[in-house]
Amino acid sequence: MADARVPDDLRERLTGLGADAAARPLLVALDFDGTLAPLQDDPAASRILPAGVEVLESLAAVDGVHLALVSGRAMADLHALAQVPPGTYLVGSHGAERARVTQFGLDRDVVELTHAQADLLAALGARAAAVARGRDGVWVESKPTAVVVHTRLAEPADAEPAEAEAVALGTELGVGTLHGKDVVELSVLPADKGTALQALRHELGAPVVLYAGDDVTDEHAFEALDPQDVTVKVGEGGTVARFRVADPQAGVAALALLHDALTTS
Ligand SMILES: O=P(O)(O)OC[C@H]1O[C@H](O[C@H]2O[C@H](CO)[C@@H](O)[C@H](O)[C@H]2O)[C@H](O)[C@@H](O)[C@@H]1O
Repeated sequence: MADARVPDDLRERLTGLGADAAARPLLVALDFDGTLAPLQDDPAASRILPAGVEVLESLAAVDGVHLALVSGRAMADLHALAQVPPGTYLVGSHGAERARVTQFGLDRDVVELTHAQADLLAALGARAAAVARGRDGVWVESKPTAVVVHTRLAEPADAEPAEAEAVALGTELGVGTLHGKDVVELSVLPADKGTALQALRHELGAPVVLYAGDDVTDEHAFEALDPQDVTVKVGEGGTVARFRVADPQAGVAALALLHDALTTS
């Protein structure tokens, strides 16, 4: 029986993909937090849904399918949490970091900051810490190319001014600024998921990309993709994505349906 969590329009498109030999190689690219892993107060507590681990394993085994995670997470963090099979491409820090999972670990591109960028990152860290100071529930995450002001645990009276100050800090220092779900990311290596995803699809020669994501930062990917691509918004909120599912569980159900379509046609 059809899984009711997958809307009819998406089911139809995924079934069509299964029968479309011209859609190979197919790039299946997925956001991590809020898409494969339900959102958590503590980012270290995020875990990919068990059914997600299984379906990614199955999809990666299908001939003509490339699998990628495209995340704002720092690469080391993403790799530690991802539980994806060898061969999977990992795009971290919104595109500033790239790697491929191997049997033995990670084959990753080295990210080198110039002295000026390293100094700027240090300055950003200090200024972001000042934004968080004295505000309950506001804290700063450090990444190799960025700092992130987190506000998920804060009341609006602390979260709203902290986010506004973080955005203003990004403008003042002229760094890449992304405002996601309860986060403001300030990066010395400007990157976005759309640019990263299009670069990957061209490298792989993928005529069709399926991309699913939940956050406003995923809109860059949706916007950059082409009409034949399959864009799926996970959860509520405005989007330019063509399709929508209610939550990560429904997203994983859609991936299972895609697997069935690819292997039974
Ligand atoms: O592109 P994503 O894979 O969605 O990563 C984006 C950010 O994810 C993490 O923050 C988000 O998830 C946290 C855990 O569920 C949540 O607490 C936070 O509010 C979310 O914004 C991560 O901590 C960030 O570094 C990523 O950029």
